[in-house]
Amino acid sequence: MDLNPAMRQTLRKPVQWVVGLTGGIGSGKTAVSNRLHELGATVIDTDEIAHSLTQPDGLAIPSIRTAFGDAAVNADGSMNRNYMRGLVFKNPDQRVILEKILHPLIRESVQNRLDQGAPNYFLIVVPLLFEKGGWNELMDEIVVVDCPIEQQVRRVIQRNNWTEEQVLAVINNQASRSVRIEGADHVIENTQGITELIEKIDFLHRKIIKKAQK
Ligand SMILES: CC(C)(COP(=O)(O)OP(=O)(O)OC[C@H]1O[C@@H](n2cnc3c(N)ncnc32)[C@H](O)[C@@H]1O)[C@@H](O)C(=O)NCCC(=O)NCCS
Ligand SMILES: Nc1ncnc2c1ncn2[C@@H]1O[C@H](COP(=O)(O)OP(=O)(O)OP(=O)(O)O)[C@@H](O)[C@H]1O
Repeated sequence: MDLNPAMRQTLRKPVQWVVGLTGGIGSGKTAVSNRLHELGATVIDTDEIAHSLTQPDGLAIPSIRTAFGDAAVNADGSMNRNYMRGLVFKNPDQRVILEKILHPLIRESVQNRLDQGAPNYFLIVVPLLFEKGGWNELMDEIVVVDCPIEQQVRRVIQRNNWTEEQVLAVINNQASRSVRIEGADHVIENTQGITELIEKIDFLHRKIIKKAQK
């Protein structure tokens, strides 16, 4: 599924411990990364970077306009996310074009942040860790947050007010749960409430810290 050779540009591994966090849409990546941030992880979130690259006058906007036309850019100069979502999750060819614009810029930003160092360990949130090449090599360990597809769908409908069809369109463009679980060093099952999730994350953090301090 590695369709973007630019993603294979090598990222320089820092001296600090690096944890990769991935999971399908709505699985709970942000919930996990927010808690690990509170506990002291230095979080680099590739979704957040992608958002900042597509804000008004974001670095990616000129290329997005050239590739997808004026309809892809709002009047304020930000990417039109509704338009692009409708386009790319129905048309893998278009998704690849958008990824070819954004992914090299995302990697450059990740490298800049890695170069700034971290007091404890890095947590890099990469939704497409198993779909795209070049991330595995950077990670000392990989954490997958997982729940059944029905739960992903319910959570995203509630959070984003999307239809079931919209959520499934994204899921169909992502790796399967089994592919992610096979590649994981730790799986956080996020099937219960937030309290249970926090307990699991706190336990995981203590394990990570022990390895990061060796
Ligand atoms: C398609 C876009 C415009 C939709 O925007 P929207 O605001 O609806 O979603 P948002 O950016 O918040 O992403 C939400 C989730 O969608 C999934 N997702 C995003 N991009 C992709 C993709 N290229 N392939 C599969 N799933 C994706 C991820 O689970 C992500 O966490 C946007 O996701 C985008 O610009 N995607 C390309 C950048 C990318 O690949 N990001 C992932 C970082 S590795
Ligand atoms: N254990 C849980 N109990 C209740 N709600 C949860 C739980 N875990 C996550 N949620 C909620 O589900 C939604 C999806 O979680 P979150 O945003 O963390 O997922 P994500 O993997 O980051 O999603 P995306 O791929 O879209 O960025 C959020 O509204 C979050 O508050």
